[in-house]
Order: sequence, then structure tokens, then C-alpha cells
Amino acid sequence: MLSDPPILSLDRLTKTFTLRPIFGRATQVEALRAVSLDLLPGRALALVGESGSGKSTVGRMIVGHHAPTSGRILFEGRDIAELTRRGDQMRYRQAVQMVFQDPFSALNPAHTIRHHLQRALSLHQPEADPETALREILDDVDLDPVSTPSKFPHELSGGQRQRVNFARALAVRARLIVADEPTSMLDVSIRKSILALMQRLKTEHGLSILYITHDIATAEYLAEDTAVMFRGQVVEKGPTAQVVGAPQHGYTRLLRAAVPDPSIRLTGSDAGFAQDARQVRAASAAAVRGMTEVSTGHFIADHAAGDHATAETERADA
Ligand SMILES: Nc1ncnc2c1ncn2[C@@H]1O[C@H](COP(=O)(O)OP(=O)(O)OP(=O)(O)O)[C@@H](O)[C@H]1O
Repeated sequence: MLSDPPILSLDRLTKTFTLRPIFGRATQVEALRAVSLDLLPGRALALVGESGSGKSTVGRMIVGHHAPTSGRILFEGRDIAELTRRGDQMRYRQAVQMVFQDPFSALNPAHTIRHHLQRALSLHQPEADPETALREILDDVDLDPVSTPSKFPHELSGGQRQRVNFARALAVRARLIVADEPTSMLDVSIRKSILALMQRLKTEHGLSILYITHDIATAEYLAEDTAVMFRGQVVEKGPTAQVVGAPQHGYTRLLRAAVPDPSIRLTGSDAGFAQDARQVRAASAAAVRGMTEVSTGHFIADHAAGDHATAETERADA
């Protein structure tokens, strides 16, 4: 599996937003700075980082909501900017589906679940018997195939609505799901079951998943590979076991330390740790010049400036 070519690659993807206030001068936000990532078929890649690190911008660019300022998005080796034929664009839009944080946002409150799914099924699986296909797809996402079709979105729980969103991706025969914080608006008690559903879609349906999250602990559950973002750059990436289990970049260690895991001990006083955290963040925000492979497939960023501060902090943490 490791030798399979990526289903999706980001090649030095950069996005600068220009903010034009009514008064005052326009300002620029560098949301993404030369992000390069590979997602392998049938696997999950967790894109982890704090709020504002650029994760959602990556997801939105993959599904075409924003055009890159520079860099490329390759789907099965083809630059999506070069998909100029309408048929190719439609196939891409079908193959890559997004599931959002708010399970309500993609559902029309005026329509039943049957309407949402059967429309997708009739367009993308015209050969299938509509009722059988509907039942199977609801079954696939653990929704009751008898009672669910006639319900409206507001009659379902948040977790059930999110299941409908995944069912819709199955209905259009998606190959890649971009799941942007798909559990963060759900009750803690059902988050794990949605992660389990995604795990099953990956293993049983061969779907590839870009799992966007601020919660590094959940990456371990779902994703074979993890990339950590900070201030629009990837600072560490590789197999989740290494990136989350044995992080090498100062920022990832900081993110990991914020996980309430009793096996992680912070040395020194809280004040000392906060001081270190500031140093690590300052160093990690510096431009990434390249990546160093610290073990097979596991890379950490080399920063243009501030490397010294990062190294010092890591020694202090060790
Ligand atoms: N449409 C936009 N116009 C201007 N700035 C934007 C736009 N979208 C995102 N940004 C800015 O880009 C940066 C990255 O935002 P993004 O939403 O990608 O981060 P994130 O890691 O997904 O955070 P969150 O988890 O809070 O959504 C932020 O500084 C944000 O304010």
C-alpha cells in the first residue's frame, strides 16, 4: 500500500487573502505558506493544528472554494487547475466530498433524508434500484433504513445528521472525503462513534480521508498519517505513530502536551512551561526552508530563523 501513488497531493500550496476594510489600507493574510502533503489511497491523513493555522483553508481549496495563490493540487497526479473540460471537473467534484463541522450546514431543512440521498443516488448510481440503494446506504452509516428516509434534518440528532452527510458521500461514490472537524459540534459521547464510522468507510469502502482536527489525540484513532500545521505551514508530518507518539518538532510537542494525557509529564513550573511555549511558537512561526527526514517517512521543518530557540526549548522539555 505504501508504494501506491498518492490520490491527492498538495505541492507548495500557498494562499494569501487580501482583506479590504471599508476604512484604512488593505492587509494581507498568509493563510497557507507552501504546504506540501500527500494523501495515500485508502488511508486517512490527519491535518492537525490550533485555530487559525490554515487547516480549513486547505480543505476549502481542495474542494475548490478558493483558488491557490500559487502551488498545485494534484488529484491522481493531475493538476485540478488543468481540469478544463466540464466532464472532468464534474468527476472531480463528485470524487471529492466535504463533510463540515456543522452537520446541519449541508442539509436543506425543507427536504427529507430520502430527498437528499435519492437525488444523489439517481444521479450517480442510476443503475441501482433506488429503494434498495437507499436502504443499503443508510445501513452502511448505521442509520435505521426504515424510519430515517421520511425524516427531516431537524428530526435527527447531530450525530445522525453527520451520518447522513457521510451517506451522501457514499451515494455519489466519493473517493476522498475532506472531513473538517466533523465531530467538534457533537456530544462528546458520540464523537467516537463518528470516528469509528469514518474508520469503517476507509477500511470497508476504500475511501481516503483528509481528517481536519485541532485534537491531536483523535488522529491516533483514525489516521495512518498526520501532518501538523502552525501559522500556515506544515511543521511535522509522517506516520501518526511517530508524529503523535514521538513528536520531534517543538510545536508538535507543545500541541501534544496540551492533551490531557496522564502519561505526559511537564517538567518545570507552569510559568517556565509557558515561557518555553512562547519560544517554541516564535521559532515555529519562522519560514520553513525545508524538511528533514528524522526517521523513515517522518519529516520535521527546518526553520529559517528561530531553530536555536526550538532546540533549546526541546532540551529544556526533555
Ligand atoms: N475567506 C477568508 N478571508 C480572509 N482571511 C481568511 C479567510 N479564510 C481564512 N482566513 C484566515 O486565514 C487563516 C487560516 O484560517 P483557517 O480557517 O484556515 O484556519 P483553521 O486552522 O482552520 O482554524 P479554525 O479551526 O479556527 O477554522 C486565519 O488567519 C483566517 O483568519
